[in-house]
Amino acid sequence: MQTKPFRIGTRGSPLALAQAHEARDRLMAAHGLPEEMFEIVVLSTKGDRITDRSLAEIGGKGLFTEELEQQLASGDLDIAVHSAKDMPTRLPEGLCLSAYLPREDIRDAVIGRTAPKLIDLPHGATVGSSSLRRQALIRRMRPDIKVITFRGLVDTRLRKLQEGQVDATLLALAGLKRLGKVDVITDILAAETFPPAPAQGAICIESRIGDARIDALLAPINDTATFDTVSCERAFLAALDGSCRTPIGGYAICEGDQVRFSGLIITPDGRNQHAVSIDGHRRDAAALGTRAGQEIRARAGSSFFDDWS
Ligand SMILES: NCc1[nH]cc(CCC(=O)O)c1CC(=O)O
Repeated sequence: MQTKPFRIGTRGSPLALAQAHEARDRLMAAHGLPEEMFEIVVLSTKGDRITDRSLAEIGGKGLFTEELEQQLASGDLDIAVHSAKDMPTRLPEGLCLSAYLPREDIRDAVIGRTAPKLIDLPHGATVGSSSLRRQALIRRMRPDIKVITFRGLVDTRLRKLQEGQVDATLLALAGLKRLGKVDVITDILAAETFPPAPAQGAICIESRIGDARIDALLAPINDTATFDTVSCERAFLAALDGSCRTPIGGYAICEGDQVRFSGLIITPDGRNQHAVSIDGHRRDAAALGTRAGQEIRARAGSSFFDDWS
């Protein structure tokens, strides 16, 4: 029997810690294990340390995961808990996303200061967001709005908003819920018209491929609907080569044994876009995402990706 505690790796941001604690609580409940059997190990990542530049500028998603993945691979950690949205489509050799917790709301939330809804902001208003997807979707809706880069912890962004640096900002509803900050929300954007980032709202657990002991630990907490929808969305992203400079949105929904996916690519100015919808059996979720990505890529042509990168 295992006597040493399982080591759970996480970043140190308030959101990351909340997510690691949720994973630990679910593991304790599923296995009837005491808290002492789990140790939450907090690591600082490059992405946490560099907060004054956009992710696309400093090299993308891998910056939040590198340190955790090194320790997973070496056996210093047993699992790592992440926002699935922050995970690169390709993982280091030997690691995989082996479980997903039940998904939170996938939508984006508006935190408005001068008006509650994006649609009602004053002409020429400024919105803070560093997500290329949100920037493009805002411009599609309101070409007059000026979007400025806005990174950092949720609290930092909310402070900048209160100080009047911007008229509004956008954040994932899931993160605000997990941090207990839903009271700041002034509007919620429908996924149909403002598609979320692939994997938004999902917490994933990364582990070593073929580690039977850890697979057995994780199996009872894996949410299969989240696993299937996020696998579909990540396959879509991968088929589009998910570069950090490509605004991409998309979400899948499970209904019975079926999965339905809608995806979008859009130019940063919000003026050109290609959308795709596909459905099929849940067992083919990832293949459907891949097919949707290939279809949209063929339709858009390579110039769509070249013109503005
Ligand atoms: N890139 C940062 C990030 N990664 C995950 C979330 C929110 C939680 C989630 O989507 O699961 C956020 C913040 C945000 O987009 O508002």
